[in-house]
Amino acid sequence: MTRGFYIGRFQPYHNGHHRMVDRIANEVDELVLGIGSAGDSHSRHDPFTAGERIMMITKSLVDYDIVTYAVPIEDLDRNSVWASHVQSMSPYFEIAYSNNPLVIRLFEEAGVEVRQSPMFNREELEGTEVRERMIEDGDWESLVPEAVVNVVHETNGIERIQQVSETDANGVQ
Ligand SMILES: Nc1ncnc2c1ncn2[C@@H]1O[C@H](COP(=O)(O)OP(=O)(O)OP(=O)(O)O)[C@@H](O)[C@H]1O
Ligand SMILES: NC(=O)c1ccc[n+]([C@@H]2O[C@H](COP(=O)(O)O)[C@@H](O)[C@H]2O)c1
Repeated sequence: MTRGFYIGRFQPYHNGHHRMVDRIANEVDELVLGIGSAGDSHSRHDPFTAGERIMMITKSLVDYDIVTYAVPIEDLDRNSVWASHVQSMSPYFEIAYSNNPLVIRLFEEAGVEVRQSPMFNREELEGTEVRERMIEDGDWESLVPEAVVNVVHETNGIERIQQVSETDANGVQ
């Protein structure tokens, strides 16, 4: 039995993440999705709460054969102990999956095996691009699983990201 761990901010969970999960699912029996920066929400960079991101991931992965868990992970001021913070919050895992250089470094220093994946269609499949399209009323729906479209609508996510991205009367965001 092998359990993997894949961390991201998932703001929102998009088709690039989904393709990465697809790939990981061939290599492990169970997968923990770490919801990074779990305490952040209601901003242009991090619009969705940890709970909303749990809904996006759980509903997108409902038909998967492998067992998945979504675990919120809050940020720490101290990178040197972050890997053990993650391990203290997650079911035990043997392999960490990430393409983020800092995450890779911190897990490797903690003695955890790390695997990377290719970036899929990165011109479009990037959280920043999805959020910009949400703000500008563009086509963001084609970049995320259908379950994510439903969660964003259910939680009035478009109205929220557009409102928190406005500048105030003094031009401050
Ligand atoms: N299109 C993609 N293909 C493969 N991996 C991806 C893709 N997009 C993101 N990832 C990886 O998924 C993990 C989590 O990414 P993250 O949640 O930061 O998404 P992002 O698209 O990079 O978002 P943002 O633009 O908000 O920083 C990282 O390891 C990242 O490299
Ligand atoms: N010291 C810390 O709290 C620390 C260190 C490395 C990564 N992280 C988090 O892990 C996640 C990594 O995900 P991304 O690859 O999506 O950036 C982010 O939420 C990031 O804040 C936190």
